[in-house]
Amino acid sequence: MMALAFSPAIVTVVDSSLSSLSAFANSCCSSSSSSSLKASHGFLQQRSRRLSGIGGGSSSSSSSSSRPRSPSLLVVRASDMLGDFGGRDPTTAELESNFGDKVVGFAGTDHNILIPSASQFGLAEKSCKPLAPGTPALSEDEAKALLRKVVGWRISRTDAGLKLQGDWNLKDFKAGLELFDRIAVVAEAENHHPDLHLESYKKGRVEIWTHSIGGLSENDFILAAKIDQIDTRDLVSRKNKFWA
Ligand SMILES: C[C@H](O)[C@H](O)[C@H]1CNC2=NC(N)=NC(=O)C2=N1
Repeated sequence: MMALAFSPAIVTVVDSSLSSLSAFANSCCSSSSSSSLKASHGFLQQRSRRLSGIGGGSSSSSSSSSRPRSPSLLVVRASDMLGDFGGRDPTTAELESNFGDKVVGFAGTDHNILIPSASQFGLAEKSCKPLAPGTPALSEDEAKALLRKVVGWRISRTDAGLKLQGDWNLKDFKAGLELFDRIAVVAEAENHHPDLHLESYKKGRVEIWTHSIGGLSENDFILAAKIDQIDTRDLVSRKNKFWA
């Protein structure tokens, strides 16, 4: 059986918390709170008693503490302790609050594990909005935060400011034109337009930024999220949009 020895310091701390708790309860609290503190004290006493009742192994107690040790507060060495190591039971007040009914994991909690889709992230559901003149472009940190909500795009730093960039390896030249046609539908609907590049007859690159502010805005990420929702499986040689 794995022996688990608590250091004397832990024993002392636990012991002092018991005695100081009851002292605190008796000295300065109103009757109701002192009763709950006493209840907690009793709870701790009962808990420490339960601990001292656990499994075999020799008991040890702190040699450094000068205070008389309450008989129930014995440190036991047993692997059973691992389940309790670092945890704590709820206090009386917590139990009375039925906190268990409200936290995840309660037997009656209905868990629906949803597979996040692009719309789950929210951007694809939004619409691009005209920006007031002088609207500041997103900072790199702000852009990186939004980057997590789109798939397969990267931020490129250019002299003209930050841009979003997405690459496609296309089946052939016509597939590239078809990709652009599909993107055009979304761009026109949003009145927000990307730069489209088709090089080496089948390398597609889409760059998005907000020309009116010379950098990135949420509109660019909304457009990117909507482009992510276009089904391009019939156009790409293999779906390896730029991931880094
Ligand atoms: C008048 C019209 O709304 C603007 O010119 C729109 C059109 N599409 C646009 N697209 C992009 N990417 N940036 C813009 O600033 C922009 N402005």
